[in-house]
Amino acid sequence: MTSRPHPQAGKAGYATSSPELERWLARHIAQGFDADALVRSMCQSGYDAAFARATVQAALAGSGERGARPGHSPSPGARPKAATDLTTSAARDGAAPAAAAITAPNALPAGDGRDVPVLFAMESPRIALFQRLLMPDECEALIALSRGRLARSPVVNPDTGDENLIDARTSMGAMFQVGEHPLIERLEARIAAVTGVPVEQGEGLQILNYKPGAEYQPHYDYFNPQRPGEARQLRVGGQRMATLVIYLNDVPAGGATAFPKLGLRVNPVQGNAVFFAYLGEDGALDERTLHAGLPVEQGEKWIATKWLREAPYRGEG
Ligand SMILES: O=C(O)CCC(=O)C(=O)O
Ligand SMILES: [Fe+2]
Repeated sequence: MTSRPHPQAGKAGYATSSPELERWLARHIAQGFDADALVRSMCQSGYDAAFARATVQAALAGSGERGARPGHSPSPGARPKAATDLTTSAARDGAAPAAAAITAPNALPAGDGRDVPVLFAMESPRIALFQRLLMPDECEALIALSRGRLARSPVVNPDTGDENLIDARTSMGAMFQVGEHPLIERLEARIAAVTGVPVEQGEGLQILNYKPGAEYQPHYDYFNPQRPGEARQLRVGGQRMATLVIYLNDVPAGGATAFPKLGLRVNPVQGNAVFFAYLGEDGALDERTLHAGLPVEQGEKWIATKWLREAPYRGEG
């Protein structure tokens, strides 16, 4: 289902080493990543599986000879790969160097024969806008699925970890389990294809509905490990690494997703989706991804939000 090679990388599987790949391997071996995680990440970046295994083995053997391998066990946070193919390799610190010369592509394969145009891509923080990730009928179907389930959207209380209703978030929402419905399953596969983040690292899709005046005031999507309530979230799939907000309808006025620290506003246009990543390879969280759902001025706004974790997500239980 999920650990398919990243579609960006080409079908044949790349099988040539490069100084960039060698540096990447040396750094990640030194950090304690195990062979499986390294091979997986290389495959997801488009390398041929047999080549990846052989190269990783050789690099591990080489590092052993030099005594460079630390004694500790592999980092549980071994991040498979951020959705980094949207940007140039310079910004792709956490991922295996891409096989192909990757620049911001004009379009990404959606995995279903369709290409999704990339309207803009920013390197740091990584932000990209996808055009028509969802077709209008899919947007309508998602809205219809959610109507019966809407309830006031809570936020996680940073101190207790409980979900509370607060004035800063006045949308209505509905949550769906991963793969809960065939349409959702299809959409999740598409999200994995364009972001490069495996389906199992996604939280359940959240549908939000904002009426006129409703908003989501500036916030971060990642969890603050210093706050006990949020630390609880980290135990069920690790930190969030990125967010995808999909617009399910056109909003006549207001309702943009705003990034106040970047001076960026993304207007809600049906089917489009904005992706932003905030977790660095070293675990650093990018505060520039502060963002808000601006008040809806006219009409209403429907979005689907997908939060992506650094590790497989199993929900709280
Ligand atoms: O409403 C928006 O545009 C942003 C939504 C959002 O930030 C979220 O769901 O985390
Ligand atoms: Fe958010």
